[in-house]
Amino acid sequence: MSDVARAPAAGLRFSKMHGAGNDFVVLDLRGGLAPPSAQLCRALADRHAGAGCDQILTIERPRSAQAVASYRIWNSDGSSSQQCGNGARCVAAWLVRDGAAATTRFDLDSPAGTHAVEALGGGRFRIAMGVPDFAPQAVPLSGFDVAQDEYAIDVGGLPIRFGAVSMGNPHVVLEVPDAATAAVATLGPALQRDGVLPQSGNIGFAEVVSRDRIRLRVFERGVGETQACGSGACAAAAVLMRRGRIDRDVVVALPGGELRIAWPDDRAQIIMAGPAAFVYEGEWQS
Ligand SMILES: N[C@H](CCC[C@H](N)C(=O)O)C(=O)O
Repeated sequence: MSDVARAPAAGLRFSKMHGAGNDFVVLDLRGGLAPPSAQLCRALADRHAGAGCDQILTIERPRSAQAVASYRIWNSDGSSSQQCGNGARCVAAWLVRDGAAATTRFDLDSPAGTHAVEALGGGRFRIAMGVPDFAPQAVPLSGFDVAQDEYAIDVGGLPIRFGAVSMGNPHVVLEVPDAATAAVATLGPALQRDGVLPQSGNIGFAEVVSRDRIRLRVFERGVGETQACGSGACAAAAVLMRRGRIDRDVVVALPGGELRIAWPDDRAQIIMAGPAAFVYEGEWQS
């Protein structure tokens, strides 16, 4: 087999999937196709002239000895990310249907590390999403050297208090009294553009409903507000659990569906469980 990867051409086959309404175009690159260019990502993601999606996920050969495959993530604007929780569940479902993951438990490699996967049946998957990293240098946050439970900055003259954590990708979490009326569309992009986030970030707006339930909306990096954000659900839960605001096993209710997040203690991996669904199979004509 030629080791010169062939650029994707017309006829590229893809799967359309979603995880709690966060939707994806899934490309199988294990046969040697080159990763999609930023231009092709934008074309595939276009909701009028393309298939329409929040992210493009590529399924590739494993990077670690124990994984059955690896995946990479591109946002609809063509930027890449190190993690995608809803995408991980969809890749897991895709591999089980493909027969590449014959068992109910297997490992998957993401750019952020290796993840234990458990197929729960009924289209639901549990994924070990790694240990949340609160170090400002990991998020990254600029202007802060020591991890804080709550940071305070001014954004456009507005005092903002937030938590920040890396899930492999950058997350900022604001606790709000009512997620439904939170200023997601204005404060989300304003925070992404602020110098405190040198690599931008996924901005979560979390409402504590009870000790075992939060409502969350996320203005995602490279996309805007999505119906759900799996790594964002982990980030919001981790920030609020560390503050003692919620218990260590919660339901995160997002506009597109619910995820279950458990984080037994600060040194453990955070565990996300939720749905993954196939929508249709397509062939790219452009
Ligand atoms: N927009 C994110 C990647 C996708 C994350 C999200 N869809 C998830 O389910 O975790 C970023 O640029 O870091």
